[in-house]
Amino acid sequence: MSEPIRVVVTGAAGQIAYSLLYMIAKGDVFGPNQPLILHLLDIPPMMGVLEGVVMELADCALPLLRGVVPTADPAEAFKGVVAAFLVGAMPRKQGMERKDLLSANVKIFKVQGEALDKHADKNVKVLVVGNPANTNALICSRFAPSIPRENFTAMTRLDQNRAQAQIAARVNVPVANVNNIVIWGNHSSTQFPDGSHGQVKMDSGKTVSVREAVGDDAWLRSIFVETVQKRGAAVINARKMSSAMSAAKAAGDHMKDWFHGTPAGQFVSMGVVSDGSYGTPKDVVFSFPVVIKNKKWEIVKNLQIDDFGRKMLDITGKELEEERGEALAIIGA
Ligand SMILES: NC(=O)C1=CN([C@@H]2O[C@H](COP(=O)(O)OP(=O)(O)OC[C@H]3O[C@@H](n4cnc5c(N)ncnc54)[C@H](O)[C@@H]3O)[C@@H](O)[C@H]2O)C=CC1
Ligand SMILES: O=C([O-])CC(=O)C(=O)O
Repeated sequence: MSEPIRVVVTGAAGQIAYSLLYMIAKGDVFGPNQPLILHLLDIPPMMGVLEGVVMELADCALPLLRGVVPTADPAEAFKGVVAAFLVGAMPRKQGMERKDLLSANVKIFKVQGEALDKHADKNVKVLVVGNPANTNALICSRFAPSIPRENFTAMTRLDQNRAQAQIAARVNVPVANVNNIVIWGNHSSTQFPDGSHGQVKMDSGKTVSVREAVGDDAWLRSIFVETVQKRGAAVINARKMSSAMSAAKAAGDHMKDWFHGTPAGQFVSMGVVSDGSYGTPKDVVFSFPVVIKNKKWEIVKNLQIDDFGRKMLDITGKELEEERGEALAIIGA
């Protein structure tokens, strides 16, 4: 067994963390042979609740969990961590867009970028979940100049998982039979869930394109896209609270693939600092299809983008540029 690694989860007393901590601590993310020490950051008024979470983690009697550090101090929370799940932020309520959270949340990511810069391992892999995730990740990276920009990512894996589930239900196959669905752009209602590069393994054992399996391009461009774009809002309308179990699962999937790599021939979607690929704006955190090897992601190149796709990529890219401007104004940068 290897030495324990240090992993931080922020917003550790909140609802996503309540599912995520168990997944991480039982080995679902870093593997069954990787012991870990969990650093749990929340704000001072939540320390009582966090104490309860710490008690429950102990009561789970998880063999891989070698220590827990509950704290309200970012310096202590980020000390020596090799993986950071930045979940702690205000969630939206019914009727809000995620970008309405910018003014409440973006300052958190400035402070945490600074703390990561000073205290984290220089190879730390950062996943921003707190909304608006893409722009928060961009701001976080800007305030952590000693950590490579490619180490800052935003979560669009929940959108990818939702998209796979919609297609699997439509074609009537298990969800694991659907691959290579792309989420382009922002984790917002302008995102472009794109089935046109995907594959489905049919019950016959034959693998066909998503377009062939679905057999209805109009559905793929309308109902499918809108369902995924608005799924977060649909969950809030039903639960009166935002997605938590599925968000935790997606965060685990994202980090697991980052640490262990993507299977041959498959790609996943991650928000990463754009290099302008596919004619997208540079220097925004844009979700692209990526392949991962040796803990390094690379944008999948040369996928065909048709006129419909071009329009969708431009809309979501423009929104990210606007959010960047707003965020920089809020933090006075
Ligand atoms: N990217 C994605 O796909 C998704 C993102 N989200 C976002 O994740 C965030 C968290 O959601 P929930 O866990 O449901 O919210 P929650 O309100 O249950 O928990 C958030 C926790 O963060 C803590 N917190 C606030 N400021 C903090 C700070 N400066 N440092 C550390 N902790 C801090 C709060 O005290 C609270 O315990 C929200 O912004 C939500 O919109 C939610 C679902 C999916
Ligand atoms: O919709 C929200 O506000 C929470 C979230 O990001 C999601 O469920 O995708």
